[in-house]
Amino acid sequence: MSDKSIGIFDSGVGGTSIWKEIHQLLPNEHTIYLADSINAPYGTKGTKKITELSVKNTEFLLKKDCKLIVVACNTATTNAIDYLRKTFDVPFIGIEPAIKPAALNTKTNAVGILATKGTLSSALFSKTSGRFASNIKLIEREGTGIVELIESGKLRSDEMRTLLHQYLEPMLKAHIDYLVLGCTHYPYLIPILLELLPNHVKIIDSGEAVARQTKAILEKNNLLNTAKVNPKLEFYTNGSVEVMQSLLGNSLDIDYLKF
Ligand SMILES: N[C@H](CCC(=O)O)C(=O)O
Repeated sequence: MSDKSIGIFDSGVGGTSIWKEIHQLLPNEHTIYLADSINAPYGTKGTKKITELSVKNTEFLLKKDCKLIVVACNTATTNAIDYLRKTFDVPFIGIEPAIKPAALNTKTNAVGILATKGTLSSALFSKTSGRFASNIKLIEREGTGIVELIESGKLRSDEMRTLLHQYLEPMLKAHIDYLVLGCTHYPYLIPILLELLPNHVKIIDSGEAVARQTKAILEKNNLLNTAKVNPKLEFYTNGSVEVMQSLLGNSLDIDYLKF
């Protein structure tokens, strides 16, 4: 049993989509979320820079005595998680695009994946796609510009619809029946994607799986918080508090903090 916090970080506000899944599954846990929005997007940076920023984020959360770190960012996971695991003595949970379930279930043998350049060009991504998707057509598109629009509060904008339309077009031409969201900012696009995609295309993201894995690793290490307390929910950002608030809503008792 441990009443220390779960630490969660992302390049910005996107990882709050993962935080929601974790909080829903583990409502007793104290959490500290770190949005490094000033350095977003990570997806256009190289592995060295992404690793450097991930180390800085981890150090921030460890100074706050977190018991486990969730890397709520596909780009940071695919580029830096091996280094983090080797460097810090704390359990890490990462997130990767959910290619496996899409590849196993596709009927058209064509799966679309929308992710950042940093994720799609990573060694971990090519290993995973080689392993699970070698027999299917994988239509990869970099979601250039999407993270920037979300970070600047333009989630529901004409610019966003234009970008998404452009990225989905080649996927629809290839008759995909699954779209894998390979960036934690993208679950916030689901209402718009549902309007743009035909009904038979299913959208998959990895949020729930990450929450389940977080629970399993806490259990395994005897770190679950079994006390029935009101959890402390702290959200640190070096970007806009308003944008973060707009994604999380007002119903939760959240402390928003600048760093
Ligand atoms: N939310 C991130 C990072 C996007 C970015 O900063 O480019 C991800 O899952 O990849």
